[in-house]
Amino acid sequence: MKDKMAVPLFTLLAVCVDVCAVMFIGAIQLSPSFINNTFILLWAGGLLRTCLLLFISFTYPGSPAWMRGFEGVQTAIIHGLLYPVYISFLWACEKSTVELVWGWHTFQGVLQGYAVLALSLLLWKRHVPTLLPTAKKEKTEQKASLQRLLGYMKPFSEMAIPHYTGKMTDWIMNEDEPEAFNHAITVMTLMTVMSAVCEFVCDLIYNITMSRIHTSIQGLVFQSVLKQDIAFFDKSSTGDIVSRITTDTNTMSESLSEKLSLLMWYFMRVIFLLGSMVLLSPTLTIFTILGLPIIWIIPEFSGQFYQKLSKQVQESLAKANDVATETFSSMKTVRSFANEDGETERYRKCLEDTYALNKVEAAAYAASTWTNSMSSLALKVSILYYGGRLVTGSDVSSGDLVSFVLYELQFTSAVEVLMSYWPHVKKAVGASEKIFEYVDRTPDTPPDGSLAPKTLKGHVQFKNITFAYPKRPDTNVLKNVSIELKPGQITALVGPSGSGKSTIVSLLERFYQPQNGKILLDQKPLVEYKDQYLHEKISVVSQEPVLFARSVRENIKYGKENASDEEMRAAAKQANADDFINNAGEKGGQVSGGQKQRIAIARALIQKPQILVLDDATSSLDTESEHRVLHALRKELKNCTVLLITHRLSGVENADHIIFLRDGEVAEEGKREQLEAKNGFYAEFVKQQNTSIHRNTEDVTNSSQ
Ligand SMILES: Nc1ncnc2c1ncn2[C@@H]1O[C@H](COP(=O)(O)OP(=O)(O)OP(=O)(O)O)[C@@H](O)[C@H]1O
Repeated sequence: MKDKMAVPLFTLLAVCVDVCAVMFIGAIQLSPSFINNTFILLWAGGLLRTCLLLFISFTYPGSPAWMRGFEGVQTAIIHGLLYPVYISFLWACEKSTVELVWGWHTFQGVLQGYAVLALSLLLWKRHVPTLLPTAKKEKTEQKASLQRLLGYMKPFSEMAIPHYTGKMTDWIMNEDEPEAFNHAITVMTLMTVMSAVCEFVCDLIYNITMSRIHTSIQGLVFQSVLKQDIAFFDKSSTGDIVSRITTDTNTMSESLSEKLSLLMWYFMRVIFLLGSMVLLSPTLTIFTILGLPIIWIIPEFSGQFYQKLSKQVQESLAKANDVATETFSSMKTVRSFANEDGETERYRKCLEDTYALNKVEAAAYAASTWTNSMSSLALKVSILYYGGRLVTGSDVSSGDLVSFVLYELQFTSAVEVLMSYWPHVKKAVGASEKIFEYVDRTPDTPPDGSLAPKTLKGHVQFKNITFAYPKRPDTNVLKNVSIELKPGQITALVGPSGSGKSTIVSLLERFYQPQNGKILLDQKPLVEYKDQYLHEKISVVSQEPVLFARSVRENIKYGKENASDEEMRAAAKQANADDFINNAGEKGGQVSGGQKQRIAIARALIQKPQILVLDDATSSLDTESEHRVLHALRKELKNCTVLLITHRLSGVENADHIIFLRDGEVAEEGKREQLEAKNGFYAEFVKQQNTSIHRNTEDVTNSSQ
């Protein structure tokens, strides 16, 4: 009920405040006040109404959401400035405005204003969206062009000022046309007010549009990156990806939207200024254009030198940053080697290099600014000299010369700005190419499958799998591997480091596609399963699990936020992690290696997977804890398929079936007793393990004696 009343209450409040503002302005207009210029009051009133509506929209809690967004700002502007713009337009066309000027603050005038506002909003809502081809993206583009269109108004209004300044000069020289002076000064004032209002509106719309474009591009790139295959992440460095999402999108949206819009704005300005200059004096215009290369060529050379230097400064700064980042990220190593002074010295040297370059850069900057101003000064002096001669010869009036010089000042600075923005637009195009490379990249994975059966046994078969990583396509990591993981069994995968154990897990998770062979899950090809379904059914715990800097409980519930506390506790118990989950102070990033592994196992178990992969996930646990975890798993996950990758004998002892992998090939497989009796690779592995245990025990005994 309260919600239902919010909008009518807001409307009532807005109308009351607006009517009060209109009455207030009306009272000032009728009284002999210090402001007796009706036009100024008209615009001040309009601005007051806009500001008040915006104020209520943003501060009143019950205001509709759209009033606090772009549409609301638009509505407030139309509402407040409709009359001032309309009356000023009539006045500029030399139509009668007396009735409107004195009638806008009557009740009839206010009602008329509301009716026009309602009508324009209705038309806008009904017709504008249908003119836009698709939803959001095009909508922002429309706003961007609206902003640009409004932006184009500014040159016209500001450009009138030199013209009227010239008129005033002529009046001052002649002093026989008092009316011309009054007219010129009124027009100048109005133009300035209109220009300021346009600038305000442009800036407001521009900033809103900019942040929208920026956010949507960033979101789009992020989404496109997340869709990529794992091979893509192997090839691209994290720093590179992050820099595309942040720096490149920043450069693109800032440069392309801001600089391109300004470029167009200044281009229009240059065209109109040039037109005005030709109208005043074609001879002086040709003279100015001939002098333009002076202000182009000299700054171009000095600018190139300066740019080269600033690039060197950037590189040197990046080097210093690298030293700092490397030092802080390896703080423990630095401290244990007591090399703080060495690192400080290394950083200081980098900073000294930067400082030396900074000094040269500062000198180059000063020189480049100086040459720029000198060249434009030379052009101005020559124009004045030549113009003075034209005035003496009565070819141009002195007022026209003043107007011309004022136009020329704006013209040259607009040309300079135009030239300086061009490289930014080129840079933006470069940055956007890189971004769109990501957006357009189609992930190198087969299309998502459709299988999602209600029950899954979890029977996995690798049939003659041959696989090489995309990064090293010539090296086969797995060679004709055939293995089977049965439901309800713990299968141990053992073998020397680099033999391809984790690669088997990556293939099971469908991160990569094998070049040869088939992977079947419950007799169906793995690729035919739905991606989300597959990742719900298969849980993998790796040797160095990544935990988030949140509480232990939140880490366990990660990926299954709606799990109850009971489920969370049960999973923690199975993973032997129940003794420290209640310690709320512990954050995921601050627990010991063994605790981390137990939390990760609990996080996998809470998903109730059908296939559980422990990739050396118990390596940091002591033998007793490892045994307890595996025992609990065997008890709880009776029908689950468990793949246990381990380097330790204690882990293998819990397995029903053992596969020994060597150089990407299955060297031996079978039950523990069978493999021991075979006296092959596995027996050798057991022997090595026993020797190392024996050696460790001897070391401990010797050191205690
Ligand atoms: N992303 C990758 N790109 C290219 N080569 C890789 C990639 N990951 C692993 N390799 C290579 O594949 C081979 C097998 O690696 P894998 O990680 O599967 O071995 P592993 O038996 O699990 O080793 P460990 O017991 O040390 O974990 C190694 O030679 C490794 O260098």
